[in-house]
Amino acid sequence: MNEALLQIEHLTTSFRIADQYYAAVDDVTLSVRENEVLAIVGESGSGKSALAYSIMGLHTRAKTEGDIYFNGHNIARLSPSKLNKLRGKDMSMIFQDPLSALNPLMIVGAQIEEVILLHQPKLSRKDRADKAVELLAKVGIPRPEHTYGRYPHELSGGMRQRVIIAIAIANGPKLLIADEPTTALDVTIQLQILELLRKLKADSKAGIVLITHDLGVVSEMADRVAVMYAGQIVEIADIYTLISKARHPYTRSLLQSIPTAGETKSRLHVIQGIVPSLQNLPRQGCRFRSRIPWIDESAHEEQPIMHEIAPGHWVRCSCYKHFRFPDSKEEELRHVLP
Ligand SMILES: Nc1ncnc2c1ncn2[C@@H]1O[C@H](COP(=O)(O)OP(=O)(O)OP(=O)(O)O)[C@@H](O)[C@H]1O
Repeated sequence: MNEALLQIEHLTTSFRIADQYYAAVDDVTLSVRENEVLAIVGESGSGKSALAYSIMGLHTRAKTEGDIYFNGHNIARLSPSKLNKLRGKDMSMIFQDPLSALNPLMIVGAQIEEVILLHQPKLSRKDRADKAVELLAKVGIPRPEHTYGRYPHELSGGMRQRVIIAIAIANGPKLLIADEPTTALDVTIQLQILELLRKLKADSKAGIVLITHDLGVVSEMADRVAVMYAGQIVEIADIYTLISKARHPYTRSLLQSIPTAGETKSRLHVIQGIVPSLQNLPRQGCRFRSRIPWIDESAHEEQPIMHEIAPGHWVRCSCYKHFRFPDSKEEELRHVLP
């Protein structure tokens, strides 16, 4: 097993709301190795993007605590200028919405060149342009010389996302953070983009943090999965274990909520309620307990910790030992409805 490329230790990111700080990422510890895709999965509001932005040091107003070791160096303590040297070179990010991540007033070739110039200032103008075209070809854009001179609005969503990926890989990063890279795209294009990411990983051996709410994407792409709920990691395992032997009630509920072709689930499970807002998040006890009210309160730990139940398979709170799906819709709703 190779050493971690990225090691996050006790990372907490808090936002200020009405004079108080609330943690959106709460004591997260994770690692990513080179040539590995770590998927971070969870519902909207669970803190995935806040975590991604913290790794990249992109929060401007949040309070961030904890350590982020990248290639052995603690980048959580780097000055903004040193962090800038790293971003776009050794680590880069692919954003969810390609249209807002691109400058509408610049041709895409110039946008790729901009990031090359920033980190490889010695390249000649011609070499930079050649490299931009080469990158467009590498991300699967047909007629790259032609696309070089196009504005973002002249390209389809899928092509724009390829341009974003070309920008992200322009300086050969060791770590890529992809925040919902396919959410804004239609299904066939999604698959093409995932295939591209897979190919890029195989070529470069980069580590990838893939943020998604889509378990289908996870099963296509991930080597390991961290499941996030209400700011905390609640389960981590390799992809095979997570899909076949998930234990945390939240992970099991997520898996039970997706229809699978060729498999009859006795009943699809709808997770009642939503992730609580930051101010309303219970900070004591198991954060998922209010969404599985048919499970006895005594099943939860007072201060849930992560348990390693098999090598590399971690689960938060001992409630997993007592979890079952409700026997009937009536039982579920009896507890949920007032
Ligand atoms: N700048 C901010 N100020 C205050 N609260 C914020 C800020 N950014 C995010 N939050 C809150 O932090 C929590 C986590 O949000 P985050 O966007 O990280 O979730 P997410 O899992 O990425 O969701 P999505 O998939 O919808 O992007 C949410 O409750 C959100 O409202």
